[in-house]
Amino acid sequence: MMFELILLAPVVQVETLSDALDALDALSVSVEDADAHTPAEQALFGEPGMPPPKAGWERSRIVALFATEALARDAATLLQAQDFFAGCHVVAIQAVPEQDWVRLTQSQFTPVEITPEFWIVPTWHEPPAQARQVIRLDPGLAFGTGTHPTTRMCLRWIAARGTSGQSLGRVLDYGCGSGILAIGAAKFGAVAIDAVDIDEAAVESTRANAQANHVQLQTGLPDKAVGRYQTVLANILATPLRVLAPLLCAHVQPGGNLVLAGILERQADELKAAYLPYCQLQVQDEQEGWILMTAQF
Ligand SMILES: C[S@@+](CC[C@H](N)C(=O)[O-])C[C@H]1O[C@@H](n2cnc3c(N)ncnc32)[C@H](O)[C@@H]1O
Repeated sequence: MMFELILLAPVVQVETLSDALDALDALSVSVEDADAHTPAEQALFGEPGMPPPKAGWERSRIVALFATEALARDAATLLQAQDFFAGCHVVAIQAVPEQDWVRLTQSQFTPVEITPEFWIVPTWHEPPAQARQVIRLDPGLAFGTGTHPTTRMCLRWIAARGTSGQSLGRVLDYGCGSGILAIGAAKFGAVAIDAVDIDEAAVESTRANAQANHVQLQTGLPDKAVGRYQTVLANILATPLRVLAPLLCAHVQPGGNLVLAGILERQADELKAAYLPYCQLQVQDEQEGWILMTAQF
Protein backbone atom coordinates (compact mmCIF):
# COMPACT_ATOMS: atom_id res chain seq x y z
CA MET A 1 0.00 0.00 0.00
CA MET A 2 1.35 3.46 -0.94
CA PHE A 3 0.35 6.84 0.50
CA GLU A 4 -0.28 10.20 -1.13
CA LEU A 5 0.23 13.60 0.42
CA ILE A 6 -2.11 16.17 -1.12
CA LEU A 7 -1.27 19.89 -0.89
CA LEU A 8 -2.88 23.09 -2.12
CA ALA A 9 -0.50 25.84 -3.14
CA PRO A 10 -0.45 29.19 -4.96
CA VAL A 11 1.28 28.92 -8.32
CA VAL A 12 4.45 30.77 -7.21
CA GLN A 13 5.21 28.05 -4.65
CA VAL A 14 4.69 25.04 -6.90
CA GLU A 15 8.24 24.65 -8.15
CA THR A 16 9.81 25.02 -4.71
CA LEU A 17 7.35 22.52 -3.23
CA SER A 18 7.88 20.01 -6.06
CA ASP A 19 11.66 20.21 -5.58
CA ALA A 20 11.27 19.81 -1.82
CA LEU A 21 8.98 16.79 -2.24
CA ASP A 22 11.52 15.18 -4.59
CA ALA A 23 14.22 15.75 -1.98
CA LEU A 24 11.93 14.15 0.65
CA ASP A 25 11.81 10.86 -1.32
CA ALA A 26 8.45 11.30 -3.03
CA LEU A 27 8.12 8.54 -5.65
CA SER A 28 6.22 10.90 -7.94
CA VAL A 29 4.89 14.43 -7.82
CA SER A 30 2.00 15.59 -9.99
CA VAL A 31 0.52 19.06 -10.23
CA GLU A 32 -2.99 19.85 -11.39
CA ASP A 33 -5.33 22.83 -11.51
CA ALA A 34 -7.12 22.94 -8.13
CA ASP A 35 -10.03 24.56 -9.97
CA ALA A 36 -10.27 21.86 -12.66
CA HIS A 37 -13.87 21.09 -13.69
CA THR A 38 -15.10 24.35 -12.13
CA PRO A 39 -15.85 27.67 -13.88
CA ALA A 40 -12.45 28.92 -12.65
CA GLU A 41 -10.58 26.21 -14.64
CA GLN A 42 -7.76 27.62 -16.80
CA ALA A 43 -6.25 26.22 -20.00
CA LEU A 44 -2.45 26.14 -20.03
CA PHE A 45 -1.82 25.32 -23.69
CA GLY A 46 -2.34 27.45 -26.77
CA GLU A 47 -2.23 26.33 -30.39
CA PRO A 48 1.26 25.57 -31.68
CA GLY A 49 3.04 28.82 -32.46
CA MET A 50 0.75 30.77 -30.13
CA PRO A 51 1.71 31.74 -26.57
CA PRO A 52 -0.05 29.81 -23.78
CA PRO A 53 -2.83 31.81 -22.13
CA LYS A 54 -1.05 31.57 -18.76
CA ALA A 55 2.22 30.23 -17.39
CA GLY A 56 0.56 28.35 -14.49
CA TRP A 57 -2.63 27.79 -12.57
CA GLU A 58 -3.80 30.21 -9.88
CA ARG A 59 -4.22 27.44 -7.26
CA SER A 60 -2.50 24.12 -7.75
CA ARG A 61 -3.22 20.75 -6.23
CA ILE A 62 0.02 18.86 -5.69
CA VAL A 63 -0.12 15.12 -5.17
CA ALA A 64 3.05 13.40 -3.93
CA LEU A 65 3.26 9.63 -3.72
CA PHE A 66 5.25 8.00 -0.87
CA ALA A 67 6.20 4.38 -0.22
CA THR A 68 5.00 4.52 3.43
CA GLU A 69 2.60 6.54 5.56
CA ALA A 70 5.49 7.56 7.87
CA LEU A 71 7.41 9.12 4.94
CA ALA A 72 4.31 11.05 3.83
CA ARG A 73 3.66 12.33 7.37
CA ASP A 74 7.33 13.31 7.91
CA ALA A 75 7.31 15.19 4.60
CA ALA A 76 4.14 17.09 5.60
CA THR A 77 5.60 18.02 9.01
CA LEU A 78 8.88 19.18 7.51
CA LEU A 79 7.20 21.23 4.78
CA GLN A 80 4.82 22.91 7.24
CA ALA A 81 7.86 24.15 9.23
CA GLN A 82 9.32 25.98 6.19
CA ASP A 83 8.88 29.71 5.43
CA PHE A 84 8.01 28.91 1.79
CA PHE A 85 4.98 26.89 2.98
CA ALA A 86 3.15 30.14 3.88
CA GLY A 87 -0.13 30.22 1.93
CA CYS A 88 -0.01 26.44 1.32
CA HIS A 89 -2.18 23.77 2.95
CA VAL A 90 -2.00 20.07 3.64
CA VAL A 91 -5.31 18.72 2.33
CA ALA A 92 -4.89 15.04 3.15
CA ILE A 93 -2.60 12.09 3.64
CA GLN A 94 -4.33 9.01 2.32
CA ALA A 95 -3.73 5.43 1.32
CA VAL A 96 -3.60 4.58 -2.39
CA PRO A 97 -4.87 1.06 -3.14
CA GLU A 98 -2.39 -1.21 -4.92
CA GLN A 99 -2.92 -1.22 -8.68
CA ASP A 100 -1.50 -3.17 -11.51
CA TRP A 101 -0.32 0.02 -13.25
CA VAL A 102 0.74 -1.66 -16.48
CA ARG A 103 -2.59 -3.44 -16.79
CA LEU A 104 -4.46 -0.24 -15.89
CA THR A 105 -2.63 1.77 -18.56
CA GLN A 106 -3.09 -0.96 -21.13
CA SER A 107 -6.81 -1.26 -20.37
CA GLN A 108 -7.22 2.38 -21.39
CA PHE A 109 -6.03 1.62 -24.93
CA THR A 110 -8.44 -0.78 -26.54
CA PRO A 111 -8.88 -1.53 -30.27
CA VAL A 112 -10.23 1.44 -32.27
CA GLU A 113 -12.72 0.83 -35.07
CA ILE A 114 -12.14 2.90 -38.20
CA THR A 115 -14.61 0.91 -40.30
CA PRO A 116 -16.17 -2.45 -39.34
CA GLU A 117 -13.30 -4.17 -41.23
CA PHE A 118 -10.41 -1.81 -40.40
CA TRP A 119 -9.07 -1.54 -36.84
CA ILE A 120 -6.16 -0.06 -34.89
CA VAL A 121 -5.15 -2.67 -32.34
CA PRO A 122 -2.58 -2.38 -29.50
CA THR A 123 -0.12 -5.28 -29.36
CA TRP A 124 -1.62 -6.57 -26.09
CA HIS A 125 -5.02 -7.14 -27.73
CA GLU A 126 -6.21 -9.71 -30.23
CA PRO A 127 -7.73 -8.08 -33.34
CA PRO A 128 -11.54 -8.31 -33.46
CA ALA A 129 -12.81 -11.26 -35.51
CA GLN A 130 -14.35 -9.06 -38.24
CA ALA A 131 -11.11 -7.09 -38.85
CA ARG A 132 -9.76 -7.56 -42.40
CA GLN A 133 -7.13 -4.80 -42.14
CA VAL A 134 -5.29 -4.09 -38.89
CA ILE A 135 -2.65 -1.56 -37.84
CA ARG A 136 -0.77 -2.74 -34.72
CA LEU A 137 0.14 0.34 -32.69
CA ASP A 138 0.91 1.02 -29.03
CA PRO A 139 0.71 4.47 -27.49
CA GLY A 140 4.09 6.18 -27.66
CA LEU A 141 5.65 9.63 -27.71
CA ALA A 142 4.33 10.58 -31.16
CA PHE A 143 0.75 11.66 -31.85
CA GLY A 144 -1.48 9.19 -33.68
CA THR A 145 -2.91 6.16 -31.86
CA GLY A 146 -6.16 6.26 -33.81
CA THR A 147 -8.18 7.52 -30.87
CA HIS A 148 -8.30 11.15 -32.05
CA PRO A 149 -11.18 12.06 -34.40
CA THR A 150 -8.81 13.82 -36.84
CA THR A 151 -6.74 10.66 -37.30
CA ARG A 152 -9.87 8.49 -37.56
CA MET A 153 -11.37 10.69 -40.30
CA CYS A 154 -8.16 10.54 -42.37
CA LEU A 155 -8.03 6.76 -41.98
CA ARG A 156 -11.68 6.48 -42.95
CA TRP A 157 -10.97 8.53 -46.09
CA ILE A 158 -7.98 6.25 -46.92
CA ALA A 159 -10.08 3.11 -46.38
CA ALA A 160 -12.97 4.44 -48.53
CA ARG A 161 -10.57 5.33 -51.32
CA GLY A 162 -8.66 2.06 -51.08
CA THR A 163 -11.78 -0.10 -51.15
CA SER A 164 -13.53 1.82 -53.94
CA GLY A 165 -10.96 0.71 -56.48
CA GLN A 166 -9.49 4.24 -56.78
CA SER A 167 -5.74 4.06 -56.34
CA LEU A 168 -4.03 6.10 -53.63
CA GLY A 169 -0.97 6.11 -55.87
CA ARG A 170 2.16 7.80 -54.52
CA VAL A 171 1.37 9.15 -51.03
CA LEU A 172 2.81 11.94 -48.88
CA ASP A 173 1.97 11.91 -45.15
CA TYR A 174 3.02 15.40 -44.06
CA GLY A 175 3.24 15.62 -40.22
CA CYS A 176 3.27 11.84 -39.82
CA GLY A 177 3.51 11.59 -35.99
CA SER A 178 3.36 7.85 -35.28
CA GLY A 179 3.13 7.16 -39.03
CA ILE A 180 -0.41 5.84 -38.65
CA LEU A 181 -1.76 7.46 -41.86
CA ALA A 182 1.20 6.34 -43.95
CA ILE A 183 0.86 2.79 -42.59
CA GLY A 184 -2.88 2.93 -43.29
CA ALA A 185 -2.18 4.03 -46.86
CA ALA A 186 0.21 1.09 -47.30
CA LYS A 187 -2.46 -1.31 -46.04
CA PHE A 188 -4.85 0.06 -48.67
CA GLY A 189 -2.56 -0.35 -51.64
CA ALA A 190 -0.47 2.85 -51.88
CA VAL A 191 2.53 2.19 -54.08
CA ALA A 192 5.21 4.55 -52.73
CA ILE A 193 4.87 6.44 -49.47
CA ASP A 194 6.85 9.31 -47.96
CA ALA A 195 6.13 10.12 -44.31
CA VAL A 196 7.72 13.30 -42.93
CA ASP A 197 7.63 15.30 -39.70
CA ILE A 198 9.50 18.24 -38.16
CA ASP A 199 9.90 16.19 -34.98
CA GLU A 200 12.80 13.68 -35.02
CA ALA A 201 11.04 11.56 -32.38
CA ALA A 202 8.02 11.25 -34.67
CA VAL A 203 10.26 10.17 -37.56
CA GLU A 204 11.84 7.51 -35.35
CA SER A 205 8.44 6.36 -34.13
CA THR A 206 7.14 6.13 -37.73
CA ARG A 207 10.15 4.03 -38.70
CA ALA A 208 9.57 1.59 -35.81
CA ASN A 209 5.80 1.38 -36.39
CA ALA A 210 6.25 0.76 -40.13
CA GLN A 211 8.62 -2.10 -39.36
CA ALA A 212 6.24 -3.58 -36.78
CA ASN A 213 3.47 -3.47 -39.39
CA HIS A 214 5.67 -4.94 -42.16
CA VAL A 215 5.15 -2.00 -44.51
CA GLN A 216 7.70 -0.07 -46.59
CA LEU A 217 7.88 3.72 -46.10
CA GLN A 218 10.44 6.44 -46.74
CA THR A 219 10.55 8.56 -43.62
CA GLY A 220 12.46 11.66 -42.57
CA LEU A 221 12.33 15.40 -41.99
CA PRO A 222 10.09 17.52 -44.30
CA ASP A 223 12.84 17.94 -46.93
CA LYS A 224 12.37 14.22 -47.72
CA ALA A 225 9.10 15.19 -49.46
CA VAL A 226 10.08 15.53 -53.12
CA GLY A 227 8.02 15.99 -56.26
CA ARG A 228 4.33 15.35 -56.78
CA TYR A 229 2.02 12.82 -55.20
CA GLN A 230 -1.39 11.36 -56.06
CA THR A 231 -2.41 11.70 -52.37
CA VAL A 232 -1.19 14.31 -49.89
CA LEU A 233 -2.37 13.84 -46.29
CA ALA A 234 -1.73 16.45 -43.60
CA ASN A 235 -3.29 16.19 -40.14
CA ILE A 236 -1.66 19.14 -38.37
CA LEU A 237 -3.69 22.15 -37.11
CA ALA A 238 -5.40 25.09 -38.81
CA THR A 239 -2.64 27.66 -38.17
CA PRO A 240 0.28 25.63 -39.63
CA LEU A 241 -1.98 24.30 -42.42
CA ARG A 242 -2.67 27.89 -43.53
CA VAL A 243 1.06 28.63 -43.67
CA LEU A 244 1.79 25.34 -45.46
CA ALA A 245 -0.86 25.91 -48.20
CA PRO A 246 1.55 26.70 -51.09
CA LEU A 247 3.99 23.96 -50.09
CA LEU A 248 1.37 21.20 -49.70
CA CYS A 249 -0.47 22.16 -52.90
CA ALA A 250 2.79 22.15 -54.88
CA HIS A 251 3.16 18.47 -53.92
CA VAL A 252 -0.23 17.37 -55.36
CA GLN A 253 -0.12 16.06 -58.92
CA PRO A 254 -2.83 16.96 -61.45
CA GLY A 255 -5.84 14.74 -60.72
CA GLY A 256 -4.48 14.06 -57.22
CA ASN A 257 -6.11 14.60 -53.83
CA LEU A 258 -5.29 16.82 -50.89
CA VAL A 259 -6.65 15.67 -47.50
CA LEU A 260 -6.42 18.05 -44.54
CA ALA A 261 -7.34 17.45 -40.88
CA GLY A 262 -6.75 19.09 -37.52
CA ILE A 263 -9.33 21.76 -38.38
CA LEU A 264 -12.25 22.81 -36.19
CA GLU A 265 -15.68 23.38 -37.77
CA ARG A 266 -15.49 27.13 -37.23
CA GLN A 267 -12.12 27.28 -39.07
CA ALA A 268 -13.55 25.91 -42.38
CA ASP A 269 -13.92 29.30 -44.07
CA GLU A 270 -10.44 30.59 -43.20
CA LEU A 271 -8.92 27.36 -44.55
CA LYS A 272 -10.99 27.56 -47.76
CA ALA A 273 -9.75 31.14 -48.25
CA ALA A 274 -6.09 30.24 -47.60
CA TYR A 275 -6.22 27.40 -50.18
CA LEU A 276 -8.35 29.22 -52.78
CA PRO A 277 -5.33 30.31 -54.91
CA TYR A 278 -4.52 26.60 -55.42
CA CYS A 279 -7.70 24.51 -55.05
CA GLN A 280 -11.27 24.39 -53.78
CA LEU A 281 -11.38 22.76 -50.37
CA GLN A 282 -14.62 21.04 -49.35
CA VAL A 283 -15.73 19.72 -45.98
CA GLN A 284 -15.73 15.94 -46.48
CA ASP A 285 -16.35 14.58 -42.97
CA GLU A 286 -17.06 15.75 -39.43
CA GLN A 287 -16.48 14.17 -36.01
CA GLU A 288 -16.79 15.70 -32.56
CA GLY A 289 -16.39 19.29 -33.80
CA TRP A 290 -13.40 18.46 -36.06
CA ILE A 291 -13.68 18.46 -39.85
CA LEU A 292 -11.86 16.74 -42.71
CA MET A 293 -11.32 18.96 -45.77
CA THR A 294 -10.36 17.63 -49.19
CA ALA A 295 -9.72 18.96 -52.68
CA GLN A 296 -9.17 17.30 -56.03
CA PHE A 297 -6.56 18.90 -58.30
C1 LIG B 1 -1.77 15.99 -34.98
S1 LIG B 1 -0.25 15.17 -35.30
C2 LIG B 1 -0.79 14.04 -36.56
C3 LIG B 1 -0.09 12.72 -36.54
C4 LIG B 1 -0.64 11.69 -37.51
N1 LIG B 1 -0.41 12.09 -38.90
C5 LIG B 1 -2.13 11.44 -37.30
O1 LIG B 1 -2.91 11.71 -38.20
O2 LIG B 1 -2.52 10.99 -36.22
C6 LIG B 1 0.62 16.44 -36.19
C7 LIG B 1 2.06 16.12 -36.51
O3 LIG B 1 2.53 17.16 -37.38
C8 LIG B 1 3.84 17.52 -37.04
N2 LIG B 1 4.04 18.91 -37.52
C9 LIG B 1 3.60 20.06 -36.98
N3 LIG B 1 3.96 21.13 -37.74
C10 LIG B 1 4.64 20.62 -38.81
C11 LIG B 1 5.26 21.20 -39.94
N4 LIG B 1 5.28 22.50 -40.13
N5 LIG B 1 5.86 20.38 -40.83
C12 LIG B 1 5.86 19.05 -40.64
N6 LIG B 1 5.30 18.43 -39.58
C13 LIG B 1 4.69 19.20 -38.67
C14 LIG B 1 3.90 17.35 -35.54
O4 LIG B 1 5.24 17.14 -35.10
C15 LIG B 1 3.00 16.13 -35.32
O5 LIG B 1 3.73 14.93 -35.29
